[in-house]
Order: sequence, then C-alpha cells, then structure tokens
Amino acid sequence: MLSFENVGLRYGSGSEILSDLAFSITPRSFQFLTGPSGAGKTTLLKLVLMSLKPTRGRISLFGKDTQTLDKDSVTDIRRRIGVVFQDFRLLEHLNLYENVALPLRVIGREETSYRAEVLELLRWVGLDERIASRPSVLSGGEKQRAAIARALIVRPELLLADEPTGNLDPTLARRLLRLFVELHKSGTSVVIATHDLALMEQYESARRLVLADGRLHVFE
Ligand SMILES: Nc1ncnc2c1ncn2[C@@H]1O[C@H](COP(=O)(O)OP(=O)(O)OP(=O)(O)O)[C@@H](O)[C@H]1O
Repeated sequence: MLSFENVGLRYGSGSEILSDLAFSITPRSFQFLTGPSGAGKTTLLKLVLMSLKPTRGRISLFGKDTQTLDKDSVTDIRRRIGVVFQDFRLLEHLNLYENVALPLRVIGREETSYRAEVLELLRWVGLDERIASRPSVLSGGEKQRAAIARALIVRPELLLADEPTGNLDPTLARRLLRLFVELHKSGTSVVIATHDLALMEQYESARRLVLADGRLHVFE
C-alpha cells in the first residue's frame, strides 16, 4: 500500500536529511518508526502525507505514483490515511464530539448517519464522559485519545501516529498501544513514530523502521 524507492529529501539547499530510503508498508501490518530526535521521523511522515515532495526517488501510495497525482487524487488518497499529529491539532472552538465528527462533516455526511459511530469511537478511547468538553480543558492524554478518535473516524486503511505517547504516563501509554494493536488486528496498517523504547518493548514482535544518519534500516 506504500512504497519508497531511493527517496531523498533535503530542505532548501541544505544537505540531505533522508537518503536512499527504500521500504514498503503492506496492508494489515504494524511497525514502529524510530530513531533519535531530529533523525527525520516527522519528515518521513510528511512525505507519506504528500505535504512534502521528495527531492529524488519515487513514492507510491495505494498503487499510485505520488508525483503524478492531480489535486483531487491527492485528496482522495489522504482520506484513506488517518493521522495523529504530535500537537493533536484539535479545534478549540469545537467540543470533543464535534472535533471527532469533523472529518465526516467535511465529506458531507449527515449527522444522523454518523452520531452513533462517533459516540462509539469516543467510548472505545475512553472519552465518552467528555464529549461536550472543549480541548482546552482536557489533559494531554485525553487530547491524544481525541486526536486518535478523529483519525480513526474515517476508518483509514493506514494510520500514522507521530509520538502518540509523548508526555503520557506509562500506564496510559500502554493503554494507547493496546488501542493501536486492536486497530491493527481489525485490519488497519499502523505506523507509530516514537523514540519511546519502553513502548516498543511492549510489542517486541512489531516491525521496526529505524532512521539513523539519514538512512532507514528495517528490522522485520
Ligand atoms: N521545515 C524545515 N526546514 C528546514 N529543516 C527542517 C525543517 N523541518 C525539519 N527540519 C530538520 O530536519 C531534521 C529532521 O527533523 P524531523 O522533525 O523530521 O525529525 P524527528 O526525527 O521527527 O525529530 P523528533 O523526534 O525530535 O520529533 C532536523 O534536523 C530538523 O531540524
């Protein structure tokens, strides 16, 4: 569903941050993307999301070469990907229910057709008591779970999460990992960018994509 062939990326006229990346992500797979701070994890996720273009090489998503996509196809492909950003990106003027429902509103779904789905997902991430709260009154962990629910509401085929357990206590981090594993078992491919070693140790059989010095090493 995703493949990189000899991908390189530099910002402006600087040196290459990522060099000769070559890897694939298959349907129903689970992987950690790891490496030291500044290694390029977020940059790699941005390449997948097509918010950055590779300086060289080829990226294919769902069988399409991302370089040749028109605007509508980019939008269609992005809809198949759920993203949990490091800074959550919840909208402050909307309550939790409205934040999670937003991606469905954007694609023109009627509220009656999705209300139950949104409530069910909020229950799944343990936020059913907070549906009327605004993001500003939530804890970091609650915001993180809300961001996950919003990423999942469109039933993505691929979920990308950037440091989803950053700033969480170990118990909550474990709980979140269980949510991701459950999601993976239900058929979604999951990529979790993290440098949380303790988190990765909880799921030792997961594939690891390790970025170091601009190169990617894959451990199956
Ligand atoms: N817009 C940008 N312009 C120039 N350099 C950038 C830009 N964004 C990131 N970088 C540089 O690219 C490198 C990789 O950054 P990136 O954020 O992808 O790393 P990361 O592995 O996600 O780090 P962290 O774990 O700290 O979030 C860093 O050296 C960073 O300073």
